[in-house]
Amino acid sequence: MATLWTRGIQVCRALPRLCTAPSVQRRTSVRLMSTEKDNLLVDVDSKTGVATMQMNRPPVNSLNLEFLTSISIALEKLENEKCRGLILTSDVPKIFCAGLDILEMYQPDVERLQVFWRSLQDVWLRLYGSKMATIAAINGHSPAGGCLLATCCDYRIMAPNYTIGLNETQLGIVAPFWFRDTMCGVIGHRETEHALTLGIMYSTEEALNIKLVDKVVPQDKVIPAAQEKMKQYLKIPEVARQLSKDLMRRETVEKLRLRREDDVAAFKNFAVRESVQKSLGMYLEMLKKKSQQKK
Ligand SMILES: CCCCCCCCC/C=C/C(=O)SCCNC(=O)CCNC(=O)[C@H](O)C(C)(C)COP(=O)(O)OP(=O)(O)OC[C@H]1O[C@@H](n2cnc3c(N)ncnc32)[C@H](O)[C@@H]1OP(=O)(O)O
Repeated sequence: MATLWTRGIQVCRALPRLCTAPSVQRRTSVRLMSTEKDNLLVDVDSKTGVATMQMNRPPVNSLNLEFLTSISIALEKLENEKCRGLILTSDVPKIFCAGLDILEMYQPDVERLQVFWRSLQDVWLRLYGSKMATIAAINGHSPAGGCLLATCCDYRIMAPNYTIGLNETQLGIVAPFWFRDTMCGVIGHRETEHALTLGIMYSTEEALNIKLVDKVVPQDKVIPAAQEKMKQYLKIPEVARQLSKDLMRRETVEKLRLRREDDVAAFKNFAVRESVQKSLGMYLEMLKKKSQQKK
């Protein structure tokens, strides 16, 4: 695994804007850096080839352009090095991922907005289409884009007393077709229609009932349970497992691959609408008030 990280650093050097600080190396792990701070910690178990990716962008792991790019680069490296499994989790207490950084969509720079959307597409294509066995260890709230990351994985384990769902309509925005397809693949057409139109955030227990998550375990058992489940995936002959996953997902992946630029244009045109900007502004205001009341 050592070469993985040497190459990783080279990738970072090729992108100085994204990776300005030197990476910290340990025998079996690496910390990837972004412009802001250490926001992604990837540990690879050199015996099993299983990577654990911890998101660490406080306060809520919201996905801005730089963070998405870090995730995308990390996924590419893990794939290139033929890692066999990935456990995706959070290092931020009580939050798995708050979804897209709303500030990227509110009063946006239109050029950056499009790059931002492409970077989200990249993450989705890499994670949903990954050859690795992927398990989401959902140790906190997981709205919208956070739910998308979790549903891209092959299996989901969640701690109690959190929420998960595609709540986009509550912000006055709409989940694009590939969010829908991902959700449909997990909970089916009817439940997805219900979830999307109402923007439902499910409690952990409700999510288990509709099979949005596969298993619920206490907070401190989420990662051990993911490691245990991973063993089951790794026992299956690699090519058979990968081809079966590909059989289930290829058409969905291809749909976005073929329509990427149309999807970017649709997103941009939607996001800059006055009514959408107004809704996002009001939602941000509501979040700010809620956060101030806590302080
Ligand atoms: C045709 C095609 C069309 C395409 C059309 C477009 C499709 C777009 C698809 C969109 C996908 C998305 O993911 S949209 C994103 C949806 N995400 C959400 O709705 C999550 C909103 N956040 C929350 O519910 C909560 O913050 C939650 C995650 C549960 C954590 O609650 P807490 O009480 O622990 O923390 P809070 O006090 O609320 O938040 C802490 C701070 O983080 C900020 N914050 C929270 N979530 C944030 C976020 N997503 N982006 C930015 N900032 C966020 C708050 O404002 C606070 O900032 P300060 O006041 O400065 O402290």
